[in-house]
Amino acid sequence: MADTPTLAGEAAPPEEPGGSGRPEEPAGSAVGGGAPFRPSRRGLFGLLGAGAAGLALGGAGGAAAATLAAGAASEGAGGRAAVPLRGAHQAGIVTPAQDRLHFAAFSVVSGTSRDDLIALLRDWTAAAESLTGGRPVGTGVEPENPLLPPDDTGEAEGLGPGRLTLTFGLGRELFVGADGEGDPYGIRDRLPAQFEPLPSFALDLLEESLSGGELCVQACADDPQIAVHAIRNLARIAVGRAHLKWSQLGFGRTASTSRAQDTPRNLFGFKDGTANVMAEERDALEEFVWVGEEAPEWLRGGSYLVARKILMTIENWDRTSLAEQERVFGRTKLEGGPLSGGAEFDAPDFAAAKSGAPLIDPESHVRLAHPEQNGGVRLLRRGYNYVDGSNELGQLGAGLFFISFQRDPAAFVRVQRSLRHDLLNEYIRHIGSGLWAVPPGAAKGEFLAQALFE
Ligand SMILES: C=CC1=C(C)c2cc3[nH]c(cc4nc(cc5[nH]c(cc1n2)c(C)c5CCC(=O)O)C(CCC(=O)O)=C4C)c(C)c3C=C
Ligand SMILES: [Fe+2]
Repeated sequence: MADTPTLAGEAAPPEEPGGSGRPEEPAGSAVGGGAPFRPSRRGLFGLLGAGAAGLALGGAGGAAAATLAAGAASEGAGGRAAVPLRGAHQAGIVTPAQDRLHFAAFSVVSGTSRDDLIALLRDWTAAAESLTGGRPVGTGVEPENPLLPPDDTGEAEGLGPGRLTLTFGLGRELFVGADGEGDPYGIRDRLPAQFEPLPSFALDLLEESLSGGELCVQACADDPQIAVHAIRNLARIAVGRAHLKWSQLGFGRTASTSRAQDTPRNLFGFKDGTANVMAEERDALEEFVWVGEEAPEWLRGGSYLVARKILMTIENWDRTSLAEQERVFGRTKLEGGPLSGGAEFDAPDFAAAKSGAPLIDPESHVRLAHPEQNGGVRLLRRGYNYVDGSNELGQLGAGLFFISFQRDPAAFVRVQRSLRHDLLNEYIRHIGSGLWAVPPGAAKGEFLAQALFE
C-alpha cells in the first residue's frame, strides 16, 4: 500500500481561504495516489481488447498502474482510481463523495465471542483492502480447491477499484448489549461518554426493520456494481458471526464534500450540500468532524455516523408552487442562492426583509439547520437519493438517505431538534435511523478498531 497521503484516507488537504466562489482543487485531492490498480488477467485483456493498449501497459513497472490511476483521478472519470483504505481517518468521510452508495447494517450473531468479533474485523479489513484496491477477495474467482465455491463472487471482476471506499462503524449495542446492561465483548469500559443513543424526535415514524445494527458499512463507489459487490462479499465473509439486518442502495450523491465538486441536487430538485463542511476546511474538520481528546484513545481521529432514511412525498411536492418550494428551503430552486439575495455560495441574511416580512422564512429549512440557530454546530453531510420502487397507489418510494458525520452525536441531535418546526416536515417522513462510532483509519498491518481491543 502506498504511503502517499491523500484526501481520502489520510492527511487533510491544505486549508483554503473562505469565500463564495469555488477555489481550485487542492493538491493531494487526486484519488489515484493510493493502492495501485492491478488489473486481473481477464481485466487486462479486456482493456487491451478495448483499445487501451495506448495506456502504456508495456511500459516500465508501475507506469501502467500510474497511468490508469491518474487517468481516472478527476471527478466523473469513470472510476479506475483507488482510494487507500489505510490512513489517519477512514476513507469515505472527506473523500469527494462518489455517485453510488450501498449502506449495510449488520447484527452480530448471538454466541459470537470477543475473539470471533476480532477475527471478523480482521477478515473485513483484509477484504476491504483488496476490494478498495480493485482486487478480488482471497483467491478471487478461482478457488485453490475447485470443489469449493470461489472466495470472491466475481461480479466486479475487471471493473477496477471505482473509487470504492468502505467505512466501518460500531453500534452502541456492541458495547452494552441489546438491553443496555451487558458487556458482551468486554469493551463496555471503552464506551465514550458522548455515545448516547439518539433520542426519539417529535415526528419520527421509525421502523425497527430499517434501524440500528451493531455494525455498519458504508460502501461508496462510482459504479453501483462495485459498491454492491463489496457489501455482498463482506456479508459473505461475516457468515456465522454477523448477518445483514437491513441495507440501502443510493444513487446521486446529495452532498459535495470537496470544493472541487459541483453541488448535486436532491429529488425535490434543489441543490443540496452547498453549505456543507468541505474536505478543504481543515480547521472545521477538527472542530466538527474528527473525535478528539474528549474520547477514549481508540476513537480519536474517528467520527460518529448518523444515518436517517427519509421518505419524501414527492407527488405532493410536485403539486406545490415554485414559490412555496423555495420558501420551504429558503433558497432559489435553479441557482440555489439564498432568498435574501446573492449567488449559491453567498451567506444567507436572515434579517433581510421586504415590506416588514423576512425574505427567508424563519421556519425555512436552511434557517433552522443553520449554525446560527444551533450553537454554531456544523455537520458533514454525505447523503444519497434513493428510490425503492413504488406502491399500489402509484407513488414512488423515494427519498433521501441522509448520512452525516460529526465529532459528537449531540451535534446531530441539536440540529434535528431545531428542525421540529421545519416547513419541510410536511413533505418528508423519517422512517429509519442509526448511529455508529466510526473508528479512525487502520495503520499498516492493523485491523480496523484494533485499539478498541488492546
Ligand atoms: C438533522 C440534520 C438534517 C436533516 C435530517 C436534513 C434533511 C434534509 N435536507 C434536505 C435538503 C437541504 N438541506 C440543506 C441544508 C442543510 N441541511 C442540514 C441538515 C439536515 N437536513 C444542514 C446542517 C444544512 C446546511 C444549513 C446551512 O448551514 O446553511 C439544503 C440547502 C443547501 C445546502 O446547504 O446544502 C437543502 C436543499 C432534504 C431534502 C432533507 C430531507 C429529506
Ligand atoms: Fe437539509
